[in-house]
Amino acid sequence: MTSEPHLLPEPAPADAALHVTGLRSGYGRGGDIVCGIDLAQRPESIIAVIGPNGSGKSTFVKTIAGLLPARAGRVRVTGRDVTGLSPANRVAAGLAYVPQEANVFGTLTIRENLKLATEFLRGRAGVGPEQRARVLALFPELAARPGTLAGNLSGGQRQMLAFACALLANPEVLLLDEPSAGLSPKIVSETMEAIARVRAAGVTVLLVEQNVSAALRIADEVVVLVAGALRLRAPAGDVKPADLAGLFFGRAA
Ligand SMILES: Nc1ncnc2c1ncn2[C@@H]1O[C@H](COP(=O)(O)OP(=O)(O)OP(=O)(O)O)[C@@H](O)[C@H]1O
Repeated sequence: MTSEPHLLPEPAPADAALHVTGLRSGYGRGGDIVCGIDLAQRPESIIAVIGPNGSGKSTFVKTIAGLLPARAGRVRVTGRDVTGLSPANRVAAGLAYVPQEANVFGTLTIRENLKLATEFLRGRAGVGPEQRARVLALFPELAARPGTLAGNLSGGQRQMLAFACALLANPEVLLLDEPSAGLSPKIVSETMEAIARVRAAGVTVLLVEQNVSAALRIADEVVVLVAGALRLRAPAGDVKPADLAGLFFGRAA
């Protein structure tokens, strides 16, 4: 990262696809893991959320997705406050989430996984055969073998299927939690290319990644999360992985 990263202006709240304000969350009676995060994301961009192990990246996206209640703060999607909604209703409001693990059903085929993903989408506009065709056009490998069991797919193909299932909801915002985890370098590249195609199709992507280099290749902006707080927001082109260690481990940016 340059010493003085050129900061992009944040989108005005009314223009943000995803707008998080004062977000706090944690587990049970424990202290806050997410410690008051503000983030406004412009539409059709990729923001990579990076940071050291245990800094709260997964907890942050789980809270946005509604899997963990917010202790304070608000989450808005294209201007609509979704903070009080269940995870399923957030999907209907345009917010889709792909967890790090167990994100497809291994004993079902590609076709069955895609069908199941649409079962709970009644009420969401733009969901149907046209959206299914648009999504499969993004992932030709899946379209070519609908009868294959998801459990027989490679790790990268399984991630593509998980993305496809989430995209069937025609989301405005897609939350991805470490899609590169456990994948070989070649497959990581293919997975990142797929995420870039998703952005090109008009979707806003919040990408949690441990693989900083891979995330930087496709992200528009990067935010660094340390101990539950955002420590830096910068254009991806201004951030060099080698310079992040100091920030990750406590030195001021
Ligand atoms: N279900 C849970 N119950 C209690 N504490 C949890 C739970 N999940 C995570 N934590 C704790 O919350 C903190 C943040 O974890 P989180 O998984 O959000 O971090 P992370 O930045 O995504 O880490 P990593 O990069 O290793 O995936 C850690 O101290 C972790 O032990």
